[in-house]
Amino acid sequence: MAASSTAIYHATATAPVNIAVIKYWGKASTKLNTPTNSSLSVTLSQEDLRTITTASCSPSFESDALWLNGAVHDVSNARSQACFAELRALRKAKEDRDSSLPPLSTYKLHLISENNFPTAAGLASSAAGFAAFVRAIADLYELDENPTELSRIARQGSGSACRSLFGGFVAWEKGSRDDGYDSVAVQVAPESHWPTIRAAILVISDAKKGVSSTSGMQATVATSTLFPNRANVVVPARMEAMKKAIAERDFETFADLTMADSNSFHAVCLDTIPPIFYMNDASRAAVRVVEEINRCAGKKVAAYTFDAGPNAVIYYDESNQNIVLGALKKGTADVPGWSEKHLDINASLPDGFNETILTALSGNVSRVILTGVGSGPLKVPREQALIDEQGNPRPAQ
Ligand SMILES: Nc1ncnc2c1ncn2[C@@H]1O[C@H](COP(=O)(O)OP(=O)(O)OP(=O)(O)O)[C@@H](O)[C@H]1O
Ligand SMILES: C[C@@](O)(CCOP(=O)(O)OP(=O)(O)O)CC(=O)O
Repeated sequence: MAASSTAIYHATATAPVNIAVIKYWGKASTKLNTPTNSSLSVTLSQEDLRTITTASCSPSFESDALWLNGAVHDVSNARSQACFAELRALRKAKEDRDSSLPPLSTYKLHLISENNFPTAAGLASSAAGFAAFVRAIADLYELDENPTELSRIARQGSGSACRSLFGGFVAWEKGSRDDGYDSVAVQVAPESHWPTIRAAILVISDAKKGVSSTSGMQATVATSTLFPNRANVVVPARMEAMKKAIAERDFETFADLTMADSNSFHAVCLDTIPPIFYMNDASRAAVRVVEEINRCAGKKVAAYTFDAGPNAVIYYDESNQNIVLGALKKGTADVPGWSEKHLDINASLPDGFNETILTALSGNVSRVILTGVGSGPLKVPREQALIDEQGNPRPAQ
């Protein structure tokens, strides 16, 4: 049956942010967007950070288009085009197998997307963004591919996006095939395996960063003499050790590896010519605060990690919430993010804490986001779609 020329098909999905504890930094192939090393991340709860995307298609749409946070966003770039092409090919194969299906693969796509956090501020917006992009179109097309198969597509949008197709603890295995086919994400453990992992994000700057991840990592691969050792020796060993720490819910080892890998990543950035600085004085103050919390606790109860920007992500286990959040609240009590949920956290420093360390942090944090490990992408009911009956964007409810 021919579809009416005004028929609008749509599906809506949300996708989470992930923050790596073993970092992806370096491309083996810029064309395929495959990495020089495997990486591993924690998926964060969508109650606090998420992208929501409605994918729609219709015979009446004239071109592919994306509205991001209410503004038209370019989709002519190779990354978005690669995702569109691969998803359409899968839908086309499905239509070829079943001629009763409407020919959605021939229609233009309209995507409407909203991030509930700053875009391009080192808060992994491209990860949640491309994961939601792929998941929503896969749902619209009723594709049967599993999240690992979809991660191969999301990877081409943005490398870290492949890990946002799953909840919990997720590895992106770099793969060995020349065509990138085995460079995909796999779940190392679901969120239910270690649900007490929490993350405190200190937003130090929500400005767009100076050097994009894409160009920064290419400069590192091209010029850093430290980099080959990181990619070929250090990270492969850390990947194994990190998987074991997660399997055993061994927070101290998880923390040691997380902090060491963040420092190694920022070290190769500094070793890049010209050097790339993502961390700033306030980031370094956050490192010192975490080190001081751990010293006072007599063990590793908190772990910092920094992506391609100054914001600190501090992982901790809920069992140590009072000592970790007590110190962080003492340093940032006046900033947004501490809600009624955290009234029971007493803003206090552990015994022996060197209070002068907090002064460099206070005043430099604009917002605190308190979250934890969470689920992978979720389907959103049709009535909450970000389009109206005519296919025009409308704000999230
Ligand atoms: N909801 C979305 N849908 C589609 N694309 C998105 C979405 N959100 C972000 N993006 C894409 O990701 C880009 C931002 O990615 P970029 O890598 O610069 O920053 P980031 O992801 O916040 O930081 P990083 O990945 O280094 O942690 C945006 O300009 C846009 O092209
Ligand atoms: C520092 C990182 O956050 C780098 C993320 O890089 P992107 O995934 O944004 O890079 P592209 O593949 O070029 O889009 C580390 C990580 O998430 O593993």
